[in-house]
Amino acid sequence: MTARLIDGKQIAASILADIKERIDARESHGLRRPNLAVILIGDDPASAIYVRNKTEACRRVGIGSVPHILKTAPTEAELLALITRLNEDESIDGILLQLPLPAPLRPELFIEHILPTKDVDGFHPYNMGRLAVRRPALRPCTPAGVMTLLHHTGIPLRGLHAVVVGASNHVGRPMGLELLLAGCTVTTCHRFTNGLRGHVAAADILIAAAGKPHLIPGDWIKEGAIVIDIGMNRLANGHLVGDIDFAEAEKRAGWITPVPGGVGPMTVSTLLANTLEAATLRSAS
Ligand SMILES: NC(=O)C1=CN([C@@H]2O[C@H](COP(=O)(O)OP(=O)(O)OC[C@H]3O[C@@H](n4cnc5c(N)ncnc54)[C@H](OP(=O)(O)O)[C@@H]3O)[C@@H](O)[C@H]2O)C=CC1
Ligand SMILES: Nc1nc(=O)c2c([nH]1)NC[C@@H]1CN(c3ccc(C(=O)N[C@@H](CCC(=O)O)C(=O)O)cc3)C=[N+]21
Ligand SMILES: [Mg+2]
Repeated sequence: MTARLIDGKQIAASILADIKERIDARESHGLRRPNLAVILIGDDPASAIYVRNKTEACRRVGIGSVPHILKTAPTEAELLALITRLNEDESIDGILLQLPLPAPLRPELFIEHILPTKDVDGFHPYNMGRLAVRRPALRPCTPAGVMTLLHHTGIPLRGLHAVVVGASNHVGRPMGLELLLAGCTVTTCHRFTNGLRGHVAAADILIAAAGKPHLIPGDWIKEGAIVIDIGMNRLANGHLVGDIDFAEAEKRAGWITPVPGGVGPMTVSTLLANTLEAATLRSAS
């Protein structure tokens, strides 16, 4: 069997086209375009890719992108003050604080300072809690984007065994919640999991989000499984690869996402959808 490719780039493009139409329709009703503030501190390579791609996507759909690029790390008080200012700024609909932050800044402190209604990352405990009780508000972008990819296969998800490798606050854990809400039986693996191979082999849906290149050899994968690779790893030769050995996995999987061109573009399109959603809720209130 050769897997069918799940084309995240194309699915994301159609979502962006839809967002653009809705923003144009708002404008014809006299509503201003949505504005997204992005705070970038330091030089994390994955953040740099994300900032570049979302700035371009914002331009395409007509969302205003308001960068705050800090060359030197702010103090805790300075960063809190910047977020307060953006919280109070009526022209700002969404605030995204790029992670990771340079040490010693603690991300939780700042994430919890962002107004939940402007938290387009969906990382504030309010938004994470809403997801956990099945009343989602602003949802974490990467897991929500993965759900869109899964729905695009047309395969009913209820009852499938989903295995998530990685349990971080912002990716793996909310990914497990999304799958649970969709009716999957969910296993979440992490650093202390024994027998990773056995869990992977049992997965109807495999989601990799560990950030470890080549963590999952293709021959572990169950025949016909849906395989989603969230991992984004830059190799010494400059190539971008996921956590799964794609060439081998493709021979066994039923469906598979490429890296790049799979989950990454979905994170961007979901972020913009969240920003429009935040703007819509603001103009309604
Ligand atoms: N495509 C996209 O849109 C996005 C891609 N990413 C990428 O996804 C990956 C994960 O990101 P993020 O969640 O922030 O990373 P973190 O480093 O915060 O979390 C990684 C998780 O994987 C677990 N893990 C690490 N090594 C292993 C292992 N050998 N076996 C099993 N589990 C392991 C960790 O376990 P423990 O909890 O025990 O530490 C942790 O739960 C990265 O490559 C990142 O660049 C991230 C966001 C968006
Ligand atoms: N607060 C916060 N929220 C995040 O969601 C967040 C973050 N911080 N820090 C960094 C990680 C990483 N991340 C990416 C999203 C999209 C691509 C992306 O667009 N990838 C494309 C393009 C690759 C390329 O251009 O080379 C692809 O996979 O096809 C990459 C990386 C979001 N993250
Ligand atoms: Mg992380």
